[in-house]
Parts: sequence; C-alpha cells; structure tokens
Amino acid sequence: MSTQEKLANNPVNGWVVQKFGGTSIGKFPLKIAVDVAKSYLQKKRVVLVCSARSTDTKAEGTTNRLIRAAEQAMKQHSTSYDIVNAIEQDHVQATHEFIGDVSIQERLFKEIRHDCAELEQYLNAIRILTEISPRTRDLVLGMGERLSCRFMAGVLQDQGVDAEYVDMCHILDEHKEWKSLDASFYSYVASQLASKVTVLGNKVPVVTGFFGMIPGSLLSQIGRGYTDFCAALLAVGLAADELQIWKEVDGIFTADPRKVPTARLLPLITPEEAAELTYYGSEVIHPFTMSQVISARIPIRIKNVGNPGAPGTVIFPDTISRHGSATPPHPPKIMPDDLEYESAHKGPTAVTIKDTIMVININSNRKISSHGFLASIFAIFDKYKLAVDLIITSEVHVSMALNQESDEASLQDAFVELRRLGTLDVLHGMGILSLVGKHMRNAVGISGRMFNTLAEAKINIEMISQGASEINISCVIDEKNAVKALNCIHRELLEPSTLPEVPSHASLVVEKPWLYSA
Ligand SMILES: Nc1ncnc2c1ncn2[C@@H]1O[C@H](COP(=O)(O)OP(=O)(O)O)[C@@H](O)[C@H]1O
Ligand SMILES: N[C@@H](CC(=O)OP(=O)(O)O)C(=O)O
Repeated sequence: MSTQEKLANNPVNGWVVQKFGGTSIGKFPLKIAVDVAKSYLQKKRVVLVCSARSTDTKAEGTTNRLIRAAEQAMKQHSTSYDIVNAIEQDHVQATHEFIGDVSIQERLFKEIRHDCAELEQYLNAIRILTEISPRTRDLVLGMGERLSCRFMAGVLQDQGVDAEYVDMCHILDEHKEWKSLDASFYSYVASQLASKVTVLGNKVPVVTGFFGMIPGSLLSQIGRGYTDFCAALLAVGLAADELQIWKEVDGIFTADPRKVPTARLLPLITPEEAAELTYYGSEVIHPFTMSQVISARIPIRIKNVGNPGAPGTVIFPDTISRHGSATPPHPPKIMPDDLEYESAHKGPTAVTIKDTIMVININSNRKISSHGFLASIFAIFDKYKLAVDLIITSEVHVSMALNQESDEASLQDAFVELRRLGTLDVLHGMGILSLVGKHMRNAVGISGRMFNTLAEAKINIEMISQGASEINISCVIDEKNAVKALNCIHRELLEPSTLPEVPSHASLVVEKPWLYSA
C-alpha cells in the first residue's frame, strides 16, 4: 500500500493525545490500532504515547524485567543476558502474532535485535563498573518504551496507517544544566515533545512514554507513571483538544468494579476527586501529571481499549465558583456556562480502599514537650523517607497509617529511634477506606452514616480522618474486611436508591469539540 493510500493525520483537525499502558499494548495491540487509532483518525489528529509492553500484569512487564536486568548486571549475574533474551523473544513473538506484512516484520526484527544489542552494551558497562548511574539506569529503562513503540508503529503500518516511530529518549540537551525541575523545565519539555511530533507532518506519531535523561533520572523524579506524564506534557505542548488515558475498564467508577458489582461509571469527576481517588487506592492518574493538563484547560478522558465506543470518564474542573473568582477552594470559572454542572445530590462520588497499610501508634514517654514530640516524629520519618498516608495526633499520642511495603530496613531503623520517644504499637494488614466527593463539603451526616454502616457490618475502625480538602473521609480498617466494607458503604451511600433523583451527567454535559468521543 503506497504512502498516499495509507490513513494519515488531517492537519485541519484538533489533536488528541492517546496514552496506552503496557498491559493494553501487550494484550490488545490490534484493538488499539483498529478500534481506537483508526477510528479517531476520522475526526482528530492522533498521536499515540506508549508504555513498555507487559503481558498479563505490569509486574511481569518489560520495565520490571529491565530493572531486574540492571540489578543482576550490578551483581555480575549472567541472568541479565537471559532477561534480555526473554525481552527480545517477547517482541519477536508479538511481531509474528500481530503483524502480517513480511517486509514490516523483517524490518522490525532487525530493529528489535539492534535495540537489544544496545541494551546488552549498557548492561555490560554496568557489569564492568559494578555501578549504575541514574543516566545509565534511564538508558536501560527507556529501551522498554523504544521496543514497544517500534512494535506499535509496525502494527499500525500493517493496518494501513501511515505511522511513524518517535524516540523521545534524547529530546533533552543532556549537557544543559537545570537548576530545578520547575514549571519552566516542564514547559521546555512540552515544547520539545510537541516539536518532535509536529515535524512529522501528517504521519501518525507513536511516541515513547520515556522521554529522556532528566536531571536526577526520570524514574527517581517522576516515578513509574512517566508515560502518563509524557502524554500530559505532549498534550500541553500540542494544545490538544483532549488527553486520553486508555485502560482496561470503562473509566472511573463509584468503586472498583472488580470488587463492587454494583459500581457505576462516573461520566465526569473533578481533578480534586480524581487526585483523592488516586492517592487512596483507585489508580487513576498522578495528581502532578493531571495538574499539567488541567492548568492548560485540557480535559482528560479515561477510556477502555475493550470498549472504545463508550464515553469513558472525563476529568475536568466543573464550575464551582459562582462568579469566576479565583478564591480557593473555588478555582476560576473554566467550563462554559452551558456545561455548568449542578449536582442535585450532596452525596459522595466514590468509595475506595488502599490496602497493605500498617498503623504505627506512638505513646509519648513525656520526656520532651508535645511540640518537640511531634517535630521529632516527623524528623525521623523524613530521615528514613517514610511517606505517611494518614495521621491523627493528640498531645501525647500519634497514630500514623503508611504503606507496610515501605523499605523494611528504613522502617526498623525508624522504629529504633521512635522508641526513644515513647512506646510503639504496630498493626499490620490494615486498609484505608475513603469516601470521596466534592459535594461532601456541605453535606451533613455523611460521616455518621458511613461509620454506622461499618458498625452494623461489625467492622472495627482503627483510625478516622477527614481530609483537609473536605472531600475525603477516611478510616483505617482490617484489610480482610476491605471488600465487605466497600460493598456495604456503596450500598448505603452510593447506589441510586440512596440518593435523591439526580439528573444524569450525560444530559448536563453537552458534547463540545473538546469533549469529543468516538
Ligand atoms: N473507582 C475505580 N474506577 C475504576 N477502576 C478502579 C477503581 N478503583 C480501582 N480500580 C481498578 O483500577 C484498575 C485500572 O484499570 P487498569 O486498566 O488496570 O489500569 P492501567 O491500565 O492503568 O494499569 C482496574 O483494575 C480497576 O479494577
Ligand atoms: N513502562 C513503565 C511506565 C508506565 O507508565 O507503565 P504503565 O503505563 O503500563 O503504567 C512502567 O511499567 O512503570
């Protein structure tokens, strides 16, 4: 098929940036190419941002394998070569399985071999030096996104799309000194990402979610969600109509649909609600990533690769302030009047659970003042880089909830120092149950109903906290009660029968160009 016959981007259309996670690329590459990208190409300019391939789970994915390979190389284990071979075989196998055109296959086999040979060189360097710099770690890590994007570009070309692989691993001038990763840095990255895409004309870019050796290393600075972050910055750089995060569920629900069968899809939630849900167990999108896009007034849509025709969930500030004043917590009026969303119900929006939590109770031995007691505790947690999810304090007693999978050595060292301040009581196997909703700010009685419901279900509560944001009520319960608690709270506070008649979001949210759906 000649280039002119292939499906390409039409410059008159607005951009939509589509991000695909590793498991989606591993399981549904043809759905991505045919049901998503080709479908959106009818009305939008499409750019795909891809993570490294995973098979069934992220844990078995290419990125985890690359992290393990680097660690093995450090220990001079030969298994790092086995890992590279497994990665190479995975991508060769996927090429055989999902690409029919022999010439595309042959080209891809060469590219995969080339990348894996380069990867082995990086691992050899680590093995010889028995050390790994942040830059070398990034070079190793970025190989995963390079391989997956080469593969996805091949699948699209095989499906008649004029797709182009775009390696973003070197968009940053590695010799340019950046004092801090501030707004100017991210604005620079957004413009660099956008220019590498726009230079391709009408081709459909397939962009690596790994975007280079940022100061201090991408993994350390941004963490494992760097592909979401790359897609967000690219959407800003292109002034896209929409950023789409493609998953394997229909969007954001009133609860985890795999744990609560009656969970309902939320057509629209605010960034604050999405942030609380992400912090407290419903992995949506990292708040820092989200803020880049929302501040550029670009809506984010969570969509399902398995059900691309469904509208998904839009994350966008709804109109909170009546007069567009910027006084917190009322951000300026952003949505056009006809999209003003008035909620008739003052109920919560969703319920979520964060598991593998431990509770640390510290009773002061009163050897120091109460302010010194708190300051000492926070200093110890800071020293050992232990993040706290919830905290309840009185003058002589502090309870903290944190991830029990925190670094064990750091935890034990911290405990030694904490015991100098008082007696320690540690509870494992807990979970943080959170009720989230912007309308809870003014609703009376929600927390009472929440805790009565748990009491009636005979679920004991270890800690209670009302988020400073006022849109989150959290409590700590035994993890074994998590699903039971989710379902009884959902039944009591989130099912249509428990709420006054609410106009459907869909009728309130008028489809505008920027709320495009397939
Ligand atoms: N409130 C919620 N709405 C939707 N999904 C949720 C929610 N809470 C937890 N989840 C879970 O989050 C996961 C998100 O979908 P998934 O496709 O796995 O994300 P990703 O592709 O980004 O890893 C699903 O497994 C889903 O069960
Ligand atoms: N590939 C990286 C980055 C990433 O964002 O992955 P995903 O989009 O599949 O969560 C990882 O596995 O961490």
